[in-house]
Amino acid sequence: MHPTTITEVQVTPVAFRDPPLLNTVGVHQPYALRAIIRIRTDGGLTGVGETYADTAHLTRMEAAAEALIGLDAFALNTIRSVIDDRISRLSVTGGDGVAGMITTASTTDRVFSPFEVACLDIQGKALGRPVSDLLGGAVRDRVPFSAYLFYKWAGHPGAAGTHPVASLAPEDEWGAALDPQGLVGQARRMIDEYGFTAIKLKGGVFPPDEEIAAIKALRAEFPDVPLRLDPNAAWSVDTSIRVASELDGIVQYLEDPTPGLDGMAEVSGEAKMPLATNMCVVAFEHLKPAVVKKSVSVVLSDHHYWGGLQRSRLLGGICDAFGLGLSMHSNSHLGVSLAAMVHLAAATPNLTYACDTHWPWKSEDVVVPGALRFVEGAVPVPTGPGLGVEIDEDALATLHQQYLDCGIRDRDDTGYMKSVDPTFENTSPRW
Ligand SMILES: O=C([O-])[C@@H](O)[C@@H](O)[C@H](O)[C@@H](O)C(=O)[O-]
Ligand SMILES: [Mg+2]
Repeated sequence: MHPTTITEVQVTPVAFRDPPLLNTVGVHQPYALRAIIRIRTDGGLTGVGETYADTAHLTRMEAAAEALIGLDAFALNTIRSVIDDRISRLSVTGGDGVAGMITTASTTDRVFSPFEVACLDIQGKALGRPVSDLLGGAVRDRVPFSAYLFYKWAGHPGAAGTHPVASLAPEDEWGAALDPQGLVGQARRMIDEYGFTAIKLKGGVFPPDEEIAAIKALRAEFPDVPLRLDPNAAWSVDTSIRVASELDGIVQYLEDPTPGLDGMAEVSGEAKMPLATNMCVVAFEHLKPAVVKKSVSVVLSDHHYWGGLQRSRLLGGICDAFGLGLSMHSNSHLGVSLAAMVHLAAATPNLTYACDTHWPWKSEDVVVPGALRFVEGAVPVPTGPGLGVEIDEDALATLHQQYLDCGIRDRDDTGYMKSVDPTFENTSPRW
């Protein structure tokens, strides 16, 4: 077998074009940021990982990267504790909002995750086995994803403040979706192109009655497709209970209607459908109170903040033990993350919901095209050694240059929204 001692670790921030997708805290900036991690070993193997690229997170990643030289890519427990120790000695603060609205995830788990994925890629390459084999083996050969719909403007408004009316923005290839009809058209296109068999709508953008109307329009157009609505805690407990009763029998689950474990427990006691979360259960310490309070029935895993693929499998086991369902969360991401998500989902028996992905919104990538594809709404699980994706060096260099040039250093949906609409306030719950 190849020697697997780590000799070099590179952290490369990249920026890729992102459409103006609306959510309850604001709107996506013109570029989404990610960092690509590459670990090289003395045996000549390279492993890749992908994570957020906000400033504080990058500082922690750089410090962690230095600490890994000389460690064995199979020694994941040691690597995690070395990272934990290294970042605990940094004075950097912030970066807790890297995943959007997820602010209480474990810093160590977030920093460790992409290094763990890169090490698993190396391990798979050293053994000649896919990453899913290192996670217990694939229990499915294709991983279904959902069509992730967003309310959106026609295009980015250009220089900040120059287009206070966002509909004046130059149109991107998706165009505007600001009402039920726009969302139905968006869903139709996404389903035609990718074959998705489930739909998630990012809500919390318009008053709840408008979003109820949108879900009902989607139900009328797609009578057999499971639907989900996620307002990212934009509603009070009372509003959530009202919406839940309006959408009874229509949505598969309601995701984060209201903030906090207690509020979710109150809604859960009244709502007929399961409640899901990627906001009030985002770290291992949240699981016990969530179970005791009966706050949620479904947890959305996400290896980027649950500490990598092996710890996400641990999350799956805990959910199984306590009778919680398991789904998968997504942020704007590139092909390395999709590969990791697919291997994890393939090797997690109780991950029974179609996973979230922002994939259709992305028009640029760092991986050589072709390794990952959607067939009837699902990605066939790569069977070659490691993750099964390769970095396109030219594309990586281009997107790194774009990062250097674009001027965005932290995700700030609220700040960008305020630059277009100075009256915008980020409040939760809003309705
Ligand atoms: O990309 C977005 O705007 C999403 O709202 C994202 O930030 C969320 O973290 C996520 O997709 C969710 O399910 O809450
Ligand atoms: Mg969510």
